[in-house]
Amino acid sequence: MTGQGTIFEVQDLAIGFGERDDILHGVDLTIERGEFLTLLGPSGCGKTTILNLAAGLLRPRAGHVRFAGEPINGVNRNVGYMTQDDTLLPWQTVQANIGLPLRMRKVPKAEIARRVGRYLEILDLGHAANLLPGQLSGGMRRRALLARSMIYEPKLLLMDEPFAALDAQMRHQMHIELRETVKRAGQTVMFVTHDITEAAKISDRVLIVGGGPPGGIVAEYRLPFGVERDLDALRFTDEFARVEQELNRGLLDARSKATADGGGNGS
Ligand SMILES: Nc1ncnc2c1ncn2[C@@H]1O[C@H](COP(=O)(O)OP(=O)(O)OP(=O)(O)O)[C@@H](O)[C@H]1O
Repeated sequence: MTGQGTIFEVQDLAIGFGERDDILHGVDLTIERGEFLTLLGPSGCGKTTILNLAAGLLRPRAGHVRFAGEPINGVNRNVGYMTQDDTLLPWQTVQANIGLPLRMRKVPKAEIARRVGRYLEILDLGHAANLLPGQLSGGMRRRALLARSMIYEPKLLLMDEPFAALDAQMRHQMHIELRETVKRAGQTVMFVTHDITEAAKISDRVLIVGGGPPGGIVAEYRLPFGVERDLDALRFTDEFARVEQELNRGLLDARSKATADGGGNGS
């Protein structure tokens, strides 16, 4: 039975592709409303597959996948999905790009203008409202994509290595903005990465995926940092270094289990 606070739930999941064996097997996972959950694991272990299940783009071979207590049948319109890809429309201004999900949902024009204005302000893009994506820096484009993913306030935001292409400084800035923005909005996030430091900075809870194929959730870490975090200071503390070490151990265990089982995915 789904708890009142649970928004997404996977029970005893098995999934694979075509004639191939399962890539994930026996996966149990829940996300509570308002939680920032990160799936951390080596390349090819099945992290994106879990996001695609939440988005209703894939069906499991076995097990249950539920959103707000209901089975997911078909595309899940309650989720926002931000990938590594730059999917801004190059011929539309920043504000038109950000408003796109609202226009598609036939939201009245005045309401669109109000919400676009709010997100331009939150993500510090007001000065760029009338620019085209080609006139923006990489970090500004990521912020515009983040605004577009959040503007219709999806109940669950799926993020698949959204900052992988940014340089270290810009990525750090995005971590600060993402956490502040989603916590202010009470947004629930399922985030995918193979970057330990990124996972340690932004998450409330981290699940290590791996140990396959078929893989699963091999470890869980509830991070000891509060909801309000000063990421500029936190990343240089001993406590942060300890968390990074723990996550690193978890990842190494997942890889050695994969090797011992004859699996492994070459990353
Ligand atoms: N549509 C598909 N058809 C066939 N195989 C697929 C499909 N999608 C994923 N796979 C395979 O399933 C496995 C898991 O892929 P997935 O993209 O979920 O991994 P990942 O952990 O997100 O990897 P990465 O970190 O490299 O993005 C891989 O071996 C991949 O080749």
